[in-house]
Amino acid sequence: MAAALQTLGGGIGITLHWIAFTPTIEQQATEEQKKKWLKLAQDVAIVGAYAQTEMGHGTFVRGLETTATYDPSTQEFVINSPTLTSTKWWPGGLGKTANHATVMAQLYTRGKCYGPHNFMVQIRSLENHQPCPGVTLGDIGPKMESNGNDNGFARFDHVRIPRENMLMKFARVEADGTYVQPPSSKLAYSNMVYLRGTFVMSAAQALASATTIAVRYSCVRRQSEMKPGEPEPQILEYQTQQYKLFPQLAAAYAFWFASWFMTQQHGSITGSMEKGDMSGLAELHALSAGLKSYTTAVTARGIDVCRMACGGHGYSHASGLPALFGGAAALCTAEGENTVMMLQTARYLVKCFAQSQAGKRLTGTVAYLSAVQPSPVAGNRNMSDLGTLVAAFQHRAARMVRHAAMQMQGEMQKGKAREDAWNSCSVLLIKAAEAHVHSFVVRNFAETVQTVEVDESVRAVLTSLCQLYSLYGITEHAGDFLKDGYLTGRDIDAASSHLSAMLARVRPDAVALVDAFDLHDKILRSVLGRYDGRVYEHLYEWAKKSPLNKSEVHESYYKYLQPFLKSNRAKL
Ligand SMILES: CC/C=C\C/C=C\C/C=C\C/C=C\C/C=C\CCCC(=O)SCCNC(=O)CCNC(=O)[C@H](O)C(C)(C)COP(=O)(O)OP(=O)(O)OC[C@H]1O[C@@H](n2cnc3c(N)ncnc32)[C@H](O)[C@@H]1OP(=O)(O)O
Ligand SMILES: Cc1cc2nc3c(=O)[nH]c(=O)nc-3n(C[C@H](O)[C@H](O)[C@H](O)COP(=O)(O)OP(=O)(O)OC[C@H]3O[C@@H](n4cnc5c(N)ncnc54)[C@H](O)[C@@H]3O)c2cc1C
Repeated sequence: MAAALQTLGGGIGITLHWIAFTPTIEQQATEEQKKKWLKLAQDVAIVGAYAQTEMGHGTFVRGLETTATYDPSTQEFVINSPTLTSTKWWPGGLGKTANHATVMAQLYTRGKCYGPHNFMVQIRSLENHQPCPGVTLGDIGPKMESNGNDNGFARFDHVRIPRENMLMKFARVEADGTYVQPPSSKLAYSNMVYLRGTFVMSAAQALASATTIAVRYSCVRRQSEMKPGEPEPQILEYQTQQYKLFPQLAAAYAFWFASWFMTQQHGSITGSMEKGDMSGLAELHALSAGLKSYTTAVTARGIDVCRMACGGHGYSHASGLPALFGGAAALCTAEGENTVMMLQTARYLVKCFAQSQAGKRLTGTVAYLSAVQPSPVAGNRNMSDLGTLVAAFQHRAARMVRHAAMQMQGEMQKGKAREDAWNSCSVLLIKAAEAHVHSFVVRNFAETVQTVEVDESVRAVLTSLCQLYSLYGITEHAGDFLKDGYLTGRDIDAASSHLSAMLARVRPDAVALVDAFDLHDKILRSVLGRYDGRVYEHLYEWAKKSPLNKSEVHESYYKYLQPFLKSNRAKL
């Protein structure tokens, strides 16, 4: 993944060729079509973009305006951008790098629209890289981060492509224009489900990078006096520094393990789908959407916590943290904006809750929804026991899902249309879905540390990290657990004091835990996070290389400052 994110140099980028364009061929092309394009893509004999989002639509795929109209007389599709807002906008590599694109367009045949489908379109000449006839291309301009990637725009003026360029593994258009339905209209979205799943690992890697930088730097940096007259301590000795960094470190491990589960689930469910069993698709979509939304949001916030924990040097690009934050922030929007994705998970949860109310036994990641007792059983719980912590998170999620679903039912009983009831409960629904994903991450973390094949001393450290992650979640969301009395104030106090103990417990292993991510300096690209800890010498060397230091007196002095100073002095 890191290699794929490596751009080929400023101004061009083939990240999306690897993580979106090529997988779309793998997942949506027929065997015949794979023979034609897959090896070319894998050997980078062609470079592709995944062109779905438009200037006017990103989230609402069914609202995309680009059209692909079938012409049976020539057996071609005519790709067209009918409006300004239909201009493809954002796809990575589309501006200057790619010579092909999978274009998501509304399919029209025999005068009827069949919704969004993927089409292979050559956009630049393989001879001179000029745009193909009818294709207008360009870069969308500077962004918050990742300016090495040429996120671009594309317009199509009645560009003709052969019928065979429609990716036809699922849906098909016959030579005479007959449309053949796919097993599910959502299979055209399969690449998005796959990519969302990979974002969980991207988030884990990003948070692992940020915590590696911040923990290592917090062992190098000495500041202030903990006791008068004593030497300045490592800033990692301050409990507040541990409280900032260790929950992020624990989250990095939690998300890393969650991405293992996501990858395994994606493989097994898509394997079943290859055999025609679509039953797992809804769960896969809900899990990938929720995990993508949750892990990328926590990661972006967590990276900024790490940046702030490194003081002024954290704000310098020398730390690598601003770039990491910018990249992680992109993950919150790309591949399905986080709010919309979490609402997709909420939609699945409401559906499952209704099924459970109707007596159906739930399975998979929602099984707990039917198993959790509504009546709280207050009492002195053992807040250091992982089983107790997992049960608390599942009770919280089940209660919040039930509450949101019942609120919605209540709104509809008052006469509101389902869609209006949904919208007026959508904040509750989002919080319930977040609680659901949080409970999954905790359960998966606990199950992984209890079963992963490691030395018992390592298991002990991972168990402490899992307790720390869970206790941090309970104390940060205490109200959710107290609301129905499932946890008492005494339980929350116990959780807080146990969390403090876990901070101290993890401290001796903190550097080993970040070293275990095995992120090379070349990947970290951070002076603060250097493996050898030689921060200050390299910070000075880094600064000296700043372009502003090429001359002792910068040309701006002669152009602006000197005349300005002169005129001010003349007035004295
Ligand atoms: C180490 C790394 C560190 C930092 C990062 C470093 C660098 C990174 C920097 C820059 C790079 C950043 C990003 C680059 C990487 C990737 C680029 C991203 C590429 C893209 O963004 S591609 C475009 C992505 N676009 C989207 O995701 C669009 C989102 N919208 C949708 O998916 C859909 O419109 C929708 C799901 C929101 C709604 O679809 P719909 O309207 O058709 O469906 P409904 O809501 O009406 O639901 C109906 C029904 O269908 C079910 N459903 C919906 N979707 C799916 C699906 N995909 N699979 C299965 N089922 C689906 C839904 O559940 C409903 O079912 P029900 O039974 O009726 O309830
Ligand atoms: C770095 C980067 C790389 C990208 N790469 C690609 C790429 O390679 N290919 C590609 O096709 N696209 C790409 N995109 C585009 C990306 O997929 C879209 O930006 C994303 O899908 C969001 O759509 P949008 O930008 O239109 O925002 P909108 O959908 O307009 O959302 C704007 C706001 O409206 C809210 N909103 C929208 N719908 C709802 C709803 N139903 N309920 C509640 N709130 C809602 C959202 O929560 C959001 O806050 C990239 C984007 C970025 C930032």
